[in-house]
Amino acid sequence: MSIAISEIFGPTIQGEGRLIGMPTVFVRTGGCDFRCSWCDTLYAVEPRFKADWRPMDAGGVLAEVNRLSGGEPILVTLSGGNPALQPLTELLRLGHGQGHAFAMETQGSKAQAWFGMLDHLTLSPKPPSSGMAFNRERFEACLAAAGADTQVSLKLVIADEADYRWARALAADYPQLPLVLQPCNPTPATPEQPELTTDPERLNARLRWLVEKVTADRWYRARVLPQLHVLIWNNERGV
Ligand SMILES: C[S@@+](CC[C@H](N)C(=O)[O-])C[C@H]1O[C@@H](n2cnc3c(N)ncnc32)[C@H](O)[C@@H]1O
Ligand SMILES: Nc1nc2[nH]cc(C(=O)O)c2c(=O)[nH]1
Ligand code: SF4
Ligand SMILES: [Mg+2]
Repeated sequence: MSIAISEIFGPTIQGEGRLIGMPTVFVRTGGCDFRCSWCDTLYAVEPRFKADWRPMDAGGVLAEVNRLSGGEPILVTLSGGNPALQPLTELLRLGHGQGHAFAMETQGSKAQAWFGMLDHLTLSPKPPSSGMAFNRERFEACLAAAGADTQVSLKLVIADEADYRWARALAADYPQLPLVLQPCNPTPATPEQPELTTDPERLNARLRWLVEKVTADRWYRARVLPQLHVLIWNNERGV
């Protein structure tokens, strides 16, 4: 069973969410069941880039992870596209055998039995500004598939007031999940304009706005975090 791979890169740091700052190698799969309006990785989403995605088996992916990590065990972060669309059981089994840990980023639209083999699962359901709909049944199937042995966290991207209200309501339904709020990058690079950068002042203003909302509302459970890799490298790819 082959895995559609868009890119494998690192080591870098996890720039987002509960594991922010952790050294990691990224394995980015190709193909997604969503098409978010502000997606920062459309080259791993849109079917027109299919020819750029390589079919690899688990052994081939791990050979590249090990080359990049210098042969040391490392945190491997699976992202995409939607990595939940891929057959990853063998990668997780073999990789764990080699001492690696595995985290995954997914929007919560498709559950797989192998979620229970992950060390960490970041669920990032999409707010109204994305143009995508939230499906509660599918999201809860992902939680159930992760089970008790996988650490699950919630990472919600916030672009505007409507997203913020949506996030408050959604998070209240899942009080057990660690919660990260991430401001939306309003001008991510696109396949047409890969060199597009975001004004750091603008990113900072979005972050400040979100911090002020959370503190004004005494929403003390929420952790507000920037995309650290965007602060460091702006919209560069492969970092
Ligand atoms: C590119 S997605 C890939 C994994 C999966 N499809 C998902 O959405 O969780 C990884 C993370 O980047 C976030 N993201 C994508 N575009 C963004 C943007 N313009 N600003 C902030 N976060 C963004 C997504 O919400 C998700 O949490
Ligand atoms: N450094 C870094 N951290 C990230 N966290 C989530 C990413 C993603 O694109 O899924 C990402 C990424 O592309 N780079
Ligand atoms: S679900 Fe993730 S990868 Fe897919 S379009 Fe949305 S942000 Fe991009
Ligand atoms: Mg990214």
